[in-house]
Amino acid sequence: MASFKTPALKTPSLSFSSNSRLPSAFSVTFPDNLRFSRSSSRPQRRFLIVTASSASIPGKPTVLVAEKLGEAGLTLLKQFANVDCSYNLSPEELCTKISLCDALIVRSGTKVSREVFESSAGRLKVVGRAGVGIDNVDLAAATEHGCLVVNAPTANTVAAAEHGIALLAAMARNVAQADASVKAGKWQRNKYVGVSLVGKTIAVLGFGKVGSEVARRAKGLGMHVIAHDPYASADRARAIGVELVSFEEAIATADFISLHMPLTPATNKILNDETFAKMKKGVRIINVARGGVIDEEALVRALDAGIVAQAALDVFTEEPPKQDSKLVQHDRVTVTPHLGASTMEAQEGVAIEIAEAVVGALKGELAATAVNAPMVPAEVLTELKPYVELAEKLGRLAVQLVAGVSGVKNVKVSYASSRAPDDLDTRLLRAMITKGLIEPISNVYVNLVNADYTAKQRGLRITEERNIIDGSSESALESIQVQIANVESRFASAISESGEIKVEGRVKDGIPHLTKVGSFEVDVSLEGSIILCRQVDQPGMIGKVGSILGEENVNVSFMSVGRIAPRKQAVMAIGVDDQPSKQSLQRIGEIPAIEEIVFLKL
Ligand SMILES: NC(=O)C1=CN([C@@H]2O[C@H](COP(=O)(O)OP(=O)(O)OC[C@H]3O[C@@H](n4cnc5c(N)ncnc54)[C@H](O)[C@@H]3O)[C@@H](O)[C@H]2O)C=CC1
Ligand SMILES: O=C(O)C(=O)COP(=O)(O)O
Repeated sequence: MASFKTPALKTPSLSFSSNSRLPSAFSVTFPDNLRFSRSSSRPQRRFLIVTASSASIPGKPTVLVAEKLGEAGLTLLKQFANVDCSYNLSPEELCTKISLCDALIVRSGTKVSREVFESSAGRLKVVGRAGVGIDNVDLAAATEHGCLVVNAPTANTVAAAEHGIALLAAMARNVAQADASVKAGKWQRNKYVGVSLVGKTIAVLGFGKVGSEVARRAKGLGMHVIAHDPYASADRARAIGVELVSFEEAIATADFISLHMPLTPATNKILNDETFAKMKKGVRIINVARGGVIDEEALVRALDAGIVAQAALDVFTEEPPKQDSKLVQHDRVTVTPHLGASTMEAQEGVAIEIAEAVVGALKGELAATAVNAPMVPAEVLTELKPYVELAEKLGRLAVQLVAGVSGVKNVKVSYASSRAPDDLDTRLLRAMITKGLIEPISNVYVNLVNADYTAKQRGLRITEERNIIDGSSESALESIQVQIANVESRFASAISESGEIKVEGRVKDGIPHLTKVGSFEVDVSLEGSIILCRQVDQPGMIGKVGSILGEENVNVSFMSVGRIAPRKQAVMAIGVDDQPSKQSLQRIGEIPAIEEIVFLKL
């Protein structure tokens, strides 16, 4: 294989080539905009994700704040974006406004429905949920539209736990009912005799951030604390003196049940007629999680039947609940209007947490609190960074080589690495190959959030294979190969002996290179665009092609010739900075030794 660089080689650039058909909006901007967001102020493990870039958006991005947000968060947002605070929008008003916004910030009071994403027509890049629960955001629709959803998972934990404890104590001592009674001019000391907490068993259902803080505080009140959470660590529970038990045991033995799980299909109406029937008579229920985890009608029945002595509820299936709701009006039920996160401190904290996440995402930083994108640990990301561009470009090249009518269905990606398969996390690379494969042939915009979903939607089956090779395991990858099966090619030489379109590349000095086309070895830097010619190897070919391009002022950055044997068939790969005219490509194709030619845009 012969290969040389022309003197006019342009400065290597790692910038992402933007898609001109679509706003670069939510491009997974690799790798120029790939930055690392690490907040030392937050103690827990941070995962980093590639998110949006606003690099090519003219002017400042616009952030719609649809619910009240703490001042500190607004100040942060205003330093970077135009901030539109419009509260109490109707669903129709939200849909109208959203097409002018790059980001949307909500709390639990705004439904971010599929219609919102559809109405945004691709402009909305980030939805920030200023709090924990994202059940008011249609995550599937966000993912399909390539919109990142971030939340603020930590700043309101203590507030929610404190509210749970406030409800527990208020319920046990009838504080709300007694208060209303005194204000109504009564003095009913016998009516409002409460129950004590000390020595009682409380079952915490959902031993996550809030649940464990509630458990800690309940222990401080002298309660016996048990918890049920199929995904929680028994060690963490043991560390704060809590026993993890089965759901059945938790509900059968508890005097108080405090709910702290997310609303999911599995937790939906987890407390229902059947489960209430298994509870200890006289149990008391606290819910600061989500209304939907309780079958509210069943709870009324359980209250009336005396199974449940009292309930204290901050959250409801429908918010606000109907004024004549039997549950809300029940005299043994204490209610608050979803106040769990509503402390001054929590709201300031949440506002800062979400503003940082949204601004970071708009800047193209790596979001740590993304809800709908695969998490890629920081260390993996750092390592794979140079291969990210290679992966996308190989996908782009491979798909542009396809011809015929059979359609791209099966793509095989092989990673050659000296590392053990478990040591190579390829999710990011697969997403980028998918992006490269799909974007040149569709108007779908692919990013890390929606790559797998989009591939599946299009019936694209991407299989991955790791080939372990000898060598130093210092670099994560030696090469990436992309093969498209069962298709014809616009460039017959791109079909390998086994019948697939095959392109292979590797990273050299930080720059992605194409190193194989079909069975031909080439070596061309993947910058600008590429012309591939199959020719009968003979002297003077490089000069002839070079001069045709030169006449049109097309700058050649790289040339290489891969051949089977001297003076036999060869593939010449030419890197060009500019797009040659059709006429020039035709003239090159008419050089007698040239058998086929294809121009590939990177
Ligand atoms: N009322 C309010 O204003 C607030 C409500 N919340 C709600 O509190 C809940 C908990 O929030 P965090 O503790 O921050 O979330 P988290 O994610 O830290 O904890 C949730 C826990 O529930 C567990 N879980 C999931 N499915 C379960 C099941 N079927 N059975 C038992 N456990 C299950 C998970 O393993 C996890 O440990 C969420 O629903 C959140 O939306 C949070 C903050 C304020
Ligand atoms: O963070 C949560 O999950 C909450 O429920 C808090 O909701 P809010 O932000 O107060 O509307």
